[in-house]
Amino acid sequence: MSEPTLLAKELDQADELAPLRDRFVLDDVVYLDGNSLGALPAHVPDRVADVVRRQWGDLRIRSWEESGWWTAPERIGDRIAPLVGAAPGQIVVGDSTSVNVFKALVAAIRMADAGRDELLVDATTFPTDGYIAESAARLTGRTLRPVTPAEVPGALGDRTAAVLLNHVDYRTGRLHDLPALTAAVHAAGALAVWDLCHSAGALPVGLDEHGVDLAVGCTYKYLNGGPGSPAYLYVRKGLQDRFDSPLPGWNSHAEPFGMDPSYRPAAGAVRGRVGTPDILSLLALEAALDVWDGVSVAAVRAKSLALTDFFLRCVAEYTEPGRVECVTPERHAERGSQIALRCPDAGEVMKRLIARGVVGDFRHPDVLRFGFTPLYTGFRDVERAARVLGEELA
Ligand SMILES: Cc1ncc(COP(=O)(O)O)c(C=O)c1O
Ligand SMILES: Nc1c(O)cccc1C(=O)C[C@H](N)C(=O)O
Repeated sequence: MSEPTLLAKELDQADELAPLRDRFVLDDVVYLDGNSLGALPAHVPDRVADVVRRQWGDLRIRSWEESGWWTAPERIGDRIAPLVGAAPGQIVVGDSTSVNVFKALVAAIRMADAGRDELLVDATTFPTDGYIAESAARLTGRTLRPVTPAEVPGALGDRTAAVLLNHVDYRTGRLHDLPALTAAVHAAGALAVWDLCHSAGALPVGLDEHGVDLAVGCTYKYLNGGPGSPAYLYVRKGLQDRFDSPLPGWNSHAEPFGMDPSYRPAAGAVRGRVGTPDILSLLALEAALDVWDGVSVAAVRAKSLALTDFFLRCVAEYTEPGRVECVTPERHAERGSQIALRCPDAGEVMKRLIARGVVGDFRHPDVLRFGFTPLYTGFRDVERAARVLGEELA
């Protein structure tokens, strides 16, 4: 056996999270696309079948109360809370990340001093955040200033109302310094809004500890909630009374069944709700979150770094020098749970990898992206992926 193969075996044997793989439905494919769509937890189909057959089929309308449907958005928010370092009562689940970016940004602008007329957005962001930020700025009469996260400290000033940043960059896998950037935003008197799509479930976030104002994230990546599973919105406790939603639907009314023609917001995280929740997806997510029982985010982070370190080592071993350029930072403090490799023929290379059972993804124009979900990815998977990659690049 080659040295990386032996090492992979040893690392798998020493991996305390390895048994968690059995909590998922997986096959012989090396699945390195959990940063786009997480794998299916094995118990979810039966739980969803129960929601459909019994809760919907038998109980019908009674389920809003008896099956806890009505309170699911905040109940499931409280399940996500410990994974992102938030105390209960600050997260509500529902709608898409895009919609929650809109709620968070407009609410942040409304909470900022009226004279602050600029909204900063990560210039390298996943496009939907940029589009929504542009619209939020236009609707509120603010100017949108796209800047890279590194440029944020220099761009902040007394004109800044709010800043929208990504914790981990979707393309490069770079982890941004959430504590330092949040502190800089606060020092300038502005509000910090973070998109956690690529960090929640992969590494510690520390929302409360670092005083983040608002945050959003999806649940279909490292939280394995399923395709299109609802996103979440975090509103820091101290801001909740001032959170003025731009989408004040009846579900966030203080008395939703009072059918009052005028809007009066509910207290707490519920204020982030809009309309009727997407119960089937929401309850599939709730079931999926069971895989986290007894799992520490710190252990997940340690394994994530070990996986990405090992992948880089194997790529160096199996790939001709200079054939790919790693665009993910070497430093652990700057690395999320993915490795992005640049090469001119990335699109074609990824198609060949997928055909050979190594599933990552291609991001325009020249990035091979590999996401490592510590709950179900092993070191032998990593070695195999790097070996097949080396063969396809040769
Ligand atoms: C950083 C980031 N924000 C937002 C989204 C998408 O949001 P939505 O679920 O609304 O499509 C993604 C991925 O799809 C993402 O990577
Ligand atoms: N949300 C997705 C979808 O509906 C289809 C395909 C991919 C996605 C993704 O999540 C992409 C992902 N946010 C990314 O980082 O590229």
